[in-house]
Formats: sequence, C-alpha cells, structure tokens
Amino acid sequence: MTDALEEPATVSTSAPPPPPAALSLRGLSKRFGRTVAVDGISLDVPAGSFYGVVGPNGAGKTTMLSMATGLLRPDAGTAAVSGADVWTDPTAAKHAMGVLPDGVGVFDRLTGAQLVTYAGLLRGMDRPTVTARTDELLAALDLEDARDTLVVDYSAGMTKKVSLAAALIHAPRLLVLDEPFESVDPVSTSRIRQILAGYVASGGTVIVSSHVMDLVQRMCDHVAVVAAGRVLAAGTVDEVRAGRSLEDRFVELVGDPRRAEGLAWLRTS
Ligand SMILES: Nc1ncnc2c1ncn2[C@@H]1O[C@H](COP(=O)(O)OP(=O)(O)OP(=O)(O)O)[C@@H](O)[C@H]1O
Repeated sequence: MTDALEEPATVSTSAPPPPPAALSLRGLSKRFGRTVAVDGISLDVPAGSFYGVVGPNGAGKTTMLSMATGLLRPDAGTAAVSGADVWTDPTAAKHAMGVLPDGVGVFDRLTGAQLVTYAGLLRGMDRPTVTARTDELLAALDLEDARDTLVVDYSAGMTKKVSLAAALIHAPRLLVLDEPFESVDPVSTSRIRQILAGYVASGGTVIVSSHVMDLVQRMCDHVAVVAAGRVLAAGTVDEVRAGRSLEDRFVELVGDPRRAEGLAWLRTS
C-alpha cells in the first residue's frame, strides 16, 4: 500500500485588495451662480490618516467638505465614506462619520450638556452611554463649568468645542472637522490635538481644514492644497512640502500676486 501523496498547499500570490479609502471624492463640482466654488475635485483620504486640507480664503474647502459629508448636494461628482456613497447610501455613510461643519448653526437654546446628549441620542445610542460620554467629553474639552449654560451664551471657541464633542460622541471611524481650531485657546488646541492623535493611533481617520500651516505640518501626515476649487497638490505632508516648510510651499503653489501692491497711505513714514 502506498502512502497517499499530500496535495501541495496552494499559495496565493495575489495581495489582498487594499481597504477602501476612508473618504473618496470623484469629480465633485459646485457652482453658485457664476462662481465655480469646487471644480471637479477628486481625492482619496487613506484610512487611518490625519489629513489636512489647506487653501486660501474662498478656495472651496468648506464647499468641498460640505458636499463630502452630505450637507450640500453637488452639481456633479460623488463622495463615498469607506465605500458607502454619501448621497445614495446616506445611512451607512453618515453612521461612519462625525462632522464639525463651519458656519452651520447649532441648536443654541440647548445647554452644552443637552446639545451633546442630543447628538448621541440622535445617533441611536442608549442614554446611560450618552450620559457617561457627554460627561467625559465636556471634561476633556474643559467645558464642565459651562455644561448647564445655554450654547447661545458660549464664546466662539466654546461653541467650537461643544460642536466637536457632538461630532465625537458616537465614536465614528471618520471625523471631518472644518476649521476645528478657529477661536480655540492654545490649551484647548493642545488638548484637542492629543484627543485626535489618540483617535488616529487607534485606527480612526481625521480630516481637518485649517489656515495654520505650522499646525498642519506638525499634526497631519497627509495634506491637500486647494485653490480656486481645484487640488493643486496632495499626498503625504513630506511629499507636498518637498523639503521646504509647508507654509513656503503653500505660498509657492498658491501664489501671492498682490503682495507688494498698494496701501501706501497706510505707511506712517
Ligand atoms: N452659499 C453660497 N452662495 C454663494 N456663493 C458661495 C456660497 N458658499 C460659498 N460660496 C462661494 O464659493 C467660493 C468657495 O467658498 P468656500 O466657503 O468653500 O471657501 P473656503 O476655502 O472654505 O474659504 P475660507 O478659507 O475663507 O473659509 C467662494 O467664492 C464663496 O464666495
């Protein structure tokens, strides 16, 4: 009797497919009257990245992020969160995402604690979990003393922080934060950076828009430079800055044609 020959183990040589991008934009476009705010933007934000979006005033950052998060319907193009289309599969896409929009009103006749609690209950979370997380978030963002103050009486920075808490409460896998540090004091900025760094280290993805190049260079691992509704450069921070500071590279990419012109009347001597 002969021993049966063992079947050779089959070794697959094909690598597993890469995970879908945390956020994938294809040909996003938006026009307001004659103003082209976003002009066919395509961008992939890798899962697990800390992604900065920078650009001059009026570049189209808020319009792009609003379309990417389902707040503004695009004229053309698509946005998908971990493969779920934001407009045709909004439940799945929005479940995976926490959003801090810029310039969108909050329910400011609620107290800070009520606003964060409301955000958690709206996400279908149970009340004990919402209560515990609300307390933790308000403490982490230094809002404990203001928890029972109406948001309408908050400062701009406090409103930003309570809105961030509302975006975080359901522990989404993707955070989209439009200008999260605007009006926020340095201690709170540092605290928020720590929270976000820990979140990325645990596998979350953060997208932040900011005008503070130094902050983006230190905090983010990827960056996109947007101007006039288009992406001028995108990649890792080191790729985009190409050996210079991000600020120098930004000015080089975006240009500053009016730098030395005019305002002679403002010079006192
Ligand atoms: N609702 C709107 N109606 C008309 N025009 C708009 C509207 N929203 C934005 N725009 C225009 O679209 C362009 C892009 O604006 P957007 O707010 O997206 O820029 P941004 O990069 O976020 O600017 P900033 O850095 O100043 O916040 C600007 O020219 C702006 O005036």
